[in-house]
Amino acid sequence: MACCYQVSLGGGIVVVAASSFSVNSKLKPIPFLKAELLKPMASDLSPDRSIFHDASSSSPRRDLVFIVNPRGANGRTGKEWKKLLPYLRSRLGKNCNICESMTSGPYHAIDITREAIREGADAVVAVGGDGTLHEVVNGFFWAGKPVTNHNREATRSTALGLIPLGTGSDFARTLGWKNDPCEAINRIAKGLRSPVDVGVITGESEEESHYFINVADIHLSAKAGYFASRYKRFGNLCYVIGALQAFHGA
Ligand SMILES: Nc1ncnc2c1ncn2[C@@H]1O[C@H](COP(=O)(O)OP(=O)(O)OP(=O)(O)O)[C@@H](O)[C@H]1O
Repeated sequence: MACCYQVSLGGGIVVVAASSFSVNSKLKPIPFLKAELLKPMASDLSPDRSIFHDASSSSPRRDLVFIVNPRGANGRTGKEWKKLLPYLRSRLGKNCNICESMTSGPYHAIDITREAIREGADAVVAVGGDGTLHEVVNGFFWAGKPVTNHNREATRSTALGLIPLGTGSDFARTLGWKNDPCEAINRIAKGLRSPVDVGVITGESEEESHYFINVADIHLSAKAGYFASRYKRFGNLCYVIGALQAFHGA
């Protein structure tokens, strides 16, 4: 009998149809669904490599693409972003071309990210919560492979950045970052790169792959995230309400 399972991918929700399904703590292969860890999103992401060149050198300016979800955190992301822009320009504008791109709805961040990488952006920075970060991470891949720059002579890959301005911003917390956008800009200004693992849940075809950088949940926890998305207006409390609703309906 075919059943539907809810799988939460670092903030987003997808529904996966499966004929049978079992779960174990090691996420071992299960029919239609498996998770595995990839190595860094790009092979040259080594620690302590600057994404910017020295301002005093004659190197070209770097291109940074900021993907902003204006509706994140119940609209707070868009408002905060506007206030943040002068600081961002003052910290980064000397060395970088700053490109701002607002998302128009769910999944738009995936397309913008792919385009930015193909055009050779030095970094794509997610501005919003875990859902926006999740979409940007998925934009780094297409049909099961990393998206690459059109310019085959390019020596550096695109880096991923984050300005956490969402409701939960769980990934930033996991890394021990404060939910402070100015601090995030200062981190970006330093321009250091670190490798990061990315997990993938594969479907029957490469197109069905879903990538996650933070956490992948199934069943109760995934349902809690799903219900929480209905109560974002209550801030972090939405996760408590979502968990109670999931538990009640489990
Ligand atoms: N313009 C838009 N209008 C409505 N929804 C959007 C728009 N742009 C993006 N989204 C969707 O909003 C979802 C939630 O956004 P985001 O994660 O940035 O904020 P959040 O849910 O408040 O934060 P968190 O996930 O950290 O709790 C994203 O998964 C995305 O699909």
